[in-house]
Amino acid sequence: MNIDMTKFSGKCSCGRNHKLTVNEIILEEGALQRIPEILQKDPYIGYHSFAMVCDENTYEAAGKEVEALIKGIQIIKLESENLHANEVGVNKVREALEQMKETDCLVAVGSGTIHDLTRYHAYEKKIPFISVPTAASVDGYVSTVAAMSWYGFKKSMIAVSPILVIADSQVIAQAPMRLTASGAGDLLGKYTALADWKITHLLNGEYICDRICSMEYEALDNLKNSLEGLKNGEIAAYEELMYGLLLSGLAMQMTGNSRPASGAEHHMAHFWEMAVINEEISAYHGEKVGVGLILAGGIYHKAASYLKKGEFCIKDHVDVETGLIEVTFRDRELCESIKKTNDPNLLDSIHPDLLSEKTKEIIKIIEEIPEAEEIEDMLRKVGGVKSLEELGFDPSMKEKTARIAPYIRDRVTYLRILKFYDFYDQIIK
Ligand SMILES: NC(=O)C1=CN([C@@H]2O[C@H](COP(=O)(O)OP(=O)(O)OC[C@H]3O[C@@H](n4cnc5c(N)ncnc54)[C@H](OP(=O)(O)O)[C@@H]3O)[C@@H](O)[C@H]2O)C=CC1
Ligand SMILES: O=C(CO)COP(=O)(O)O
Repeated sequence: MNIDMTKFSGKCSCGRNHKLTVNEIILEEGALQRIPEILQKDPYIGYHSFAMVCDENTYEAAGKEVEALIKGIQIIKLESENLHANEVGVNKVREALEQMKETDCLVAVGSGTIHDLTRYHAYEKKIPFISVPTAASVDGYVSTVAAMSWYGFKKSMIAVSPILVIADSQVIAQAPMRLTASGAGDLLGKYTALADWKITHLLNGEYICDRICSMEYEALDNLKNSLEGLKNGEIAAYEELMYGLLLSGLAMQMTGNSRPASGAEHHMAHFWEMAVINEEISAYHGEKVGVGLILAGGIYHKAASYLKKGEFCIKDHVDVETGLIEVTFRDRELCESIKKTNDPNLLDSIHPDLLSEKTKEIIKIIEEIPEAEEIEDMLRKVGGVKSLEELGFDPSMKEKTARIAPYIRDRVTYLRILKFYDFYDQIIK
């Protein structure tokens, strides 16, 4: 399927003129074979010196074929072991680029890490890149930001989207099931991300776009209907999941940031990824997001039950947990970065009276998030990860995560707002 990009750009009822930086997305069986024909078209015909960034596994999955299809392409094949989107990975690609002939277009062949490393260098070198995803594992393929672990701090860095995506559903359907389940977790995470966006909009008027929200809810419905097909290896189901993940990336382009794709569940996932947590875990991004969704969604539903009974008081003011940040992030520089992210206190934009006034609307938004058992059932269908224990953490990590994760980004989420209520300490345990 050729995704019709005109559906996502242009004037919108939200008041913005949405602009996309990706020209074209091809998602179909055998898409790789179309590479030579596509590269003969404008604007791709203008590029003459391609360099592929891949690793050992993704070279086998698709890189080999891409190498045969793009004459003269130079190859940067990274070692798979311990490869991360961090300062070490960035330097490895930089060193390889310095040793090769000047390139005017990069080609990312791989999953999330390879794409973030490639987009980082495309941005730095001011050259475009083409995306060849090898697994439906993340929604970051057409993202404009690189999600990097930079000296231990998980942060979003400005980068670029690919100009073209060539997603071969045959390659994607053959990726390990664990990667597919991880992609399902990343997409399901949009339930809490959207709830956070809608609640914040309600309380402080932050920009929101109904069209983007509807696009994401549609992708979630389609994913629910595709879970059985994913389990059975049906190509159509893989195309549906990949389409949803790409759509989420387009939503980020339309908004200009990751607001529609990343809320409390992602903040939890990022928190667990930070080096300072001390407990080494080796889960994929979407696995962590799926567990983040189960925890954050569960906490939101507990809050809704207090709200429904009217059993709550709202505080006049809420401070950032600076003491807790200091205890958790003992590395001074990291601690300072996180404190800087929270200055000024974003909760100053939330007026306690309005929080009380909007109770009914908040309950309605929370009810759009499936209950934890339903999410677990969905993840179970694709063999996904569902709990802190499966990630390799002790259950006590839940409370620590709920208290600190909301502060690792400068974004208001309902998990952060919850501190206004007197029932906060009971529901995060
Ligand atoms: N920029 C953005 O907006 C976003 C970025 N991200 C980032 O993406 C990263 C996670 O990416 P994710 O895709 O989960 O995982 P990774 O890219 O880190 O790793 C995936 C693993 O699967 C292997 N692999 C990929 N495709 C195939 C295939 N077809 N067959 C066999 N093996 C395969 C890779 O091989 P190998 O070991 O050789 O690499 C790698 O081991 C994180 O850093 C996350 O922060 C996530 C979401 C959004
Ligand atoms: O992972 C992402 C979307 O899936 C990007 O999120 P952040 O902007 O929180 O890094």
